[in-house]
Amino acid sequence: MSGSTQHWTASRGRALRGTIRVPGDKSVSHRAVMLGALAEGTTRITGFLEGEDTRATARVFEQLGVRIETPSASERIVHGVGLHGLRPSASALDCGNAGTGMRLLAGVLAGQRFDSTLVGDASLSKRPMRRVIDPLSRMGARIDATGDGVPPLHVHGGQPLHGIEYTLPVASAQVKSALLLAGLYAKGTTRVREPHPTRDYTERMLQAFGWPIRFGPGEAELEGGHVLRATDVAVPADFSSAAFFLVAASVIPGSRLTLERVGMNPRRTGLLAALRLMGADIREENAGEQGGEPVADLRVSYAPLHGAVVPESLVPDMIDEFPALFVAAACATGTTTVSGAAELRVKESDRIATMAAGLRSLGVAIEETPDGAIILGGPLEGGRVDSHGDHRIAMSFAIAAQVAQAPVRIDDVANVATSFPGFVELASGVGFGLEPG
Ligand SMILES: O=C(O)C1=C[C@@H](OP(=O)(O)O)[C@@H](O)[C@H](O)C1
Ligand SMILES: C=C(OP(=O)(O)O)C(=O)O
Repeated sequence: MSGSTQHWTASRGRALRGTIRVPGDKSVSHRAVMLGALAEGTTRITGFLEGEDTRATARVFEQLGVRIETPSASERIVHGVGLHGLRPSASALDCGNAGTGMRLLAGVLAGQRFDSTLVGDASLSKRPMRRVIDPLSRMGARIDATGDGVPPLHVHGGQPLHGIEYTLPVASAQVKSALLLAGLYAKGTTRVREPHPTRDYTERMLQAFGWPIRFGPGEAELEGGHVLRATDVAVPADFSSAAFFLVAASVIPGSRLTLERVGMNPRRTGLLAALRLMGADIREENAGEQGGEPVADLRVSYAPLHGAVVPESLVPDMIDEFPALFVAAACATGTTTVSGAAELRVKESDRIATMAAGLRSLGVAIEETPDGAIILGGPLEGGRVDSHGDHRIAMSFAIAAQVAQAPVRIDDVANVATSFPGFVELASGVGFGLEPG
């Protein structure tokens, strides 16, 4: 799916205006399919993200014997098979580009009676898996990876699991979730602690599916041996997709944009706090709830930004938003400092290096550090940047191009479909200058 041949030409458009709804939340969509598949009964998912990542997860469960219907776009009916009803797949399970898919599946598959092999695309095949293999092994799982601890993963079935107490060395909702999902199959209590609280969708959704679980910021614990009961899931709009428009409207003079019904889980909205520190004008309206998650309409208006020191405490709450934040920093007056974000180096690309290279080629002064960057805002030139197949990098440079002095060619953009299908159309519709090819 990594289409190095695909590129965009992005250039100054007009002030962004309008009201839009971005696609469904990726984290919630992955988990809704997983828990729906393992539940007793039928789960209806609405607002499902029609992205390559989440479709890959649905396909994997179909390979494992789960019937999933698509009555309409963004809707899925998952016919749950119960905790012990999955069937072995003769072929490898392809998670595509999705770290979330693979790491959470490792937890689910560790509890099965049969063996499975998890594979991914070129980018996923470079991402670290020891972070799930090590703690799952302590629970009794047997998982083989390549020598470097990267995919493919061979997950051995028939291994009795037992609960453990585990403190994560890095803040990762994926690792936490893998352990909790394995914990469904484990004897005794699985208790996970985090160095900084991360998104708690797995915990919230397990509770919604009727599994007894105790959790609070930075900790979660559950016992094996219960039952998941199907429940409908209404997926809110993805804050991480909304983020591109929050930054774009903040930096393009004259913009005024409303993003409807955006998921506002506090473990996701760190970018709001960071942008406000930089002087952004973003208002929350019509606060409500959807599928057990807080949602709000976000009204963002252009405002001149100034540099800031991004507090390290915000990092886990905006982990996927740094590429967009780097663009905001490049458009701001003065210096922005990011630290405590070494995890960015093991995402779909090394996001610190990829953003630094791209911004430099647009004339921005940026200094990389091991765990962040120091970015000096200033005028952006046109040029050519390489996304390295990373969806969030591609979309971030589409924003940068809106304020650049000449067009920007953005290479290797096909993976935008992993998290944000329809981005080009939606962005062009509100004023972006953005064209495929
Ligand atoms: O649990 C999840 O759904 C996710 C957790 C984060 O990854 P880490 O757990 O590696 O920080 C995030 O980057 C990813 O996009 C989605
Ligand atoms: C890091 C991301 O996703 P994943 O880890 O699921 O590939 C992301 O979407 O930015």
